[in-house]
Amino acid sequence: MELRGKLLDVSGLKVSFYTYRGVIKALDGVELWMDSGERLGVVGETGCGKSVTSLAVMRLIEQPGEIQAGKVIFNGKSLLELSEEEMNGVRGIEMSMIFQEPRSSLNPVMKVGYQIGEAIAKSKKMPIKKTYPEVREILKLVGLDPERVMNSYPHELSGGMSQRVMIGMGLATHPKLLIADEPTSALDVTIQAQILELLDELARKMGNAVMLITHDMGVVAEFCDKVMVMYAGNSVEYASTFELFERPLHPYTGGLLLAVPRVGRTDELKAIKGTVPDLVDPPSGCRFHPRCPRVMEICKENRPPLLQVEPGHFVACYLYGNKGEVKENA
Ligand SMILES: Nc1ncnc2c1ncn2[C@@H]1O[C@H](COP(=O)(O)OP(=O)(O)OP(=O)(O)O)[C@@H](O)[C@H]1O
Ligand code: NI
Repeated sequence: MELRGKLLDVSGLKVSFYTYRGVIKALDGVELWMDSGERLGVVGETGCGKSVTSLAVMRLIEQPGEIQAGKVIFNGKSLLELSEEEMNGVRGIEMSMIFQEPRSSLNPVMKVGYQIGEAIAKSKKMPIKKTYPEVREILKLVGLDPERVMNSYPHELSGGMSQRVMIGMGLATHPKLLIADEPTSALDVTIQAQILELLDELARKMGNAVMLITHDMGVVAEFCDKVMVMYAGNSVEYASTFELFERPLHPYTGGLLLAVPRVGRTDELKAIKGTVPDLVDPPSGCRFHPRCPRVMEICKENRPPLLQVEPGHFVACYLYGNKGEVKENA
């Protein structure tokens, strides 16, 4: 199989949640790929499946959710086919993740130094006590005072300091991929910029790839090499950041960019009329068609596949050809 990304290649990823309201078809054929050391921005309105995609890649989808189809090839391994034990050797070691609420990802009753040590001990299979010199180094690396922070409990740290700890923990095992899900949106604006700068500096130094999930197109423009735009559980456009901002092809991306907020502002994108569809009963054909200013008949019937229309520029939209080849699957 030809891989589109040497580090990560996600194809046809489907995830559903079985709720009392019905089956939420959260991801319906997500496509995503990354090269080593690359920064990919994953963008789209709230509920489009950004977080579920990252959790599925880490195989952290829990009940009532289920991965139903798709392939995740990471670093030469087919993750959805690994045993839980094999996956444990990947998660938090070759691939780690940081979240919006750093404090809720830390254990409130354990000292910070111990928690970072635990992450290293797991990957190096050594006792936690032996990791402390390395823990100190990591804390210095993320701009914290090791002596003070080692022996602190998470509640003694500010939001920005906690996110620094999470980044340190995430990178402690020298993963090839760090997934950051809205890593700065719970922080003050000035702290946001510092945290992004830190991520930038460390990724450069350590050479790891970063998948950055964000609402903020300003952050994407500054930080990312490539961008994947998602809409209602589908990948709709992929290009280099420059190309995407310069020549957006999908009508949804056009709307997203019109709505570009000031850096740091993360409200809803108001420029696109209508609201995100109910994923229990999503629109037929292209899920964007009810909101699309350029909708055609075919868009209501068939789902456009994500196709390369210019070198390195992919779009799932019938405005760019391939009319009628792919039938909506039931
Ligand atoms: N545990 C769950 N139970 C039921 N539905 C879920 C669950 N987690 C996610 N979903 C649904 O999956 C869809 C995608 O959610 P996801 O959190 O990935 O969106 P998102 O793009 O990350 O949004 P946001 O920008 O708000 O973080 C949504 O419709 C959401 O309601
Ligand atoms: Ni999310």
